[in-house]
Amino acid sequence: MDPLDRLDATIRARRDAADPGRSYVASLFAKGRPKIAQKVGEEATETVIAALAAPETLAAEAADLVFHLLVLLADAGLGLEDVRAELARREGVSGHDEKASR
Ligand SMILES: N=c1c2ncn([C@@H]3O[C@H](COP(=O)(O)OP(=O)(O)OP(=O)(O)O)[C@@H](O)[C@H]3O)c2ncn1[C@@H]1O[C@H](COP(=O)(O)O)[C@@H](O)[C@H]1O
Repeated sequence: MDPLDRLDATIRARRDAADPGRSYVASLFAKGRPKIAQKVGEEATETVIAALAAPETLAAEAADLVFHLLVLLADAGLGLEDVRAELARREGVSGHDEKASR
């Protein structure tokens, strides 16, 4: 299995049955969606700063961002398959027309 799919599955398993005292992911779910969304915003900012000021850290910051984004998706009952389906839907749609196709 691809590491991203494995992480997505782990996150959803933590959501459904894990102790917030033992699992960082479970602790995020316990704090709720506003906190998870805040973390995504912070990690997005750190990713932008890395791209502009410290590109050697960009992959690590992007990993933090993707990780927290997967937690946010899982909290909303979504997963990578939903993002893949949306990206697949956009294939063949011109970037100029994509907004109109939503
Ligand atoms: N990929 C990650 C991952 N990336 C980052 N982090 C954690 O994300 C946190 C982010 O650090 P910050 O300093 O921004 O946050 P903080 O100050 O600790 O927390 P806040 O007070 O801001 O909420 C750190 O505690 C990191 O350890 C991760 N924690 C877990 N995973 C994966 O998730 C799996 C399940 O983790 P657990 O739920 O902890 O078992 C692990 O096996 C990993 O594969």
